[in-house]
Amino acid sequence: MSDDDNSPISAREAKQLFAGLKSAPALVLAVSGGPDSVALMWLAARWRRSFSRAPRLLVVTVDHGLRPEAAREAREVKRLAAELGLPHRTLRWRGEKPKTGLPAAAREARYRLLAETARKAGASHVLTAHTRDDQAETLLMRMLRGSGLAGLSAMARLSTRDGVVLARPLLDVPKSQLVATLRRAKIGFADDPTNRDANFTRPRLRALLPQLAAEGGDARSLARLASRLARANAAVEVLADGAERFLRLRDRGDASQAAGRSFEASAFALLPEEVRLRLLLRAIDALGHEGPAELGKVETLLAALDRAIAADRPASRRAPANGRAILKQTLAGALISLAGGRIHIAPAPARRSKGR
Ligand SMILES: Nc1ncnc2c1ncn2[C@@H]1O[C@H](COP(=O)(O)OP(=O)(O)OP(=O)(O)O)[C@@H](O)[C@H]1O
Repeated sequence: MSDDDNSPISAREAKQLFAGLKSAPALVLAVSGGPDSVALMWLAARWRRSFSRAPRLLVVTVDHGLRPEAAREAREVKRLAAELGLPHRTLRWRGEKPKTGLPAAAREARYRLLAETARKAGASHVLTAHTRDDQAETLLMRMLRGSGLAGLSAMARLSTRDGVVLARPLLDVPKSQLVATLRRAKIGFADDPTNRDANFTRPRLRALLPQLAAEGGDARSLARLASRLARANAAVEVLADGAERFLRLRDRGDASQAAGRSFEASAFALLPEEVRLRLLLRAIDALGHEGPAELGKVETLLAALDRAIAADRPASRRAPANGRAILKQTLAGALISLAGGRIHIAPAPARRSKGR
């Protein structure tokens, strides 16, 4: 990408941005009507026109039913899409709206609706218009929350959701270049006031960015930090894969895995802490029924397990499989226990209803 942050994106640059998508059957473009996603639509339409055979494009706007102007903005996107020769659909979020955590619930509903529509339309990808500035904000938000390495890797260029690839082709592009691209093309765009609403964390952090930039921490360097952390995170994931294989090999296939996963505690204890944590997280997320486990809670569980394994060593040498659990905890709908020198992770029994 050009070093000049205010230069419009050329057709050649756009070709590079969308390079990996040319052989997809169809792509859903997630377009809210704001400058970033309108630019995504305009760039994708121009890119599409330069080939005789290229993916079908379907523009989708989600109306969350939260702002009265949203319906008008969706119609505006439809009009612009029609000018570019692209089909457009508006999807409505109809479910119950929560009182707290509204942005997160809206985002969850949005991705669910987008993935559903892509599947039905035979599209392999959903494209969003996240920019380098969004990446920097995401990193900052997660730093302030004390996230682990996976969270600090921020957004991935490609990920999967409900069988559809979520692609962010503009993740290295500064927002200012997208605005410049639209100005050059004389295309208007909506201004979403919630982007500046100080009731939400992200706009408050966004307001801090110019001060950080003045200290050298601009979006470019924050996004670079996120991609370096993502690289380290990918390496640790490979180590965790290897550790899982190592533990399985030690079991020679004879460990009882009937209702979950089980690891030999003394072999588990030899692994680095970060790898032990990931193995627990993976097993709890796969077998629990209450959504992803919080990192802090898995850290507390691991500390308790480590203490129990250390305390159990002399006893387990005397009675290697006495079967009695010396630790038993539930977390995120999974039951974790230490018994007979092994760690077991299984789905937790359903909780008794409070009504009786
Ligand atoms: N109402 C919408 N309809 C369609 N696409 C949307 C809508 N809102 C957001 N998007 C897509 O998601 C991208 C990111 O939008 P935004 O930064 O507002 O999301 P967010 O709420 O911060 O959540 P996240 O960044 O996790 O997606 C947009 O560029 C656009 O591609």
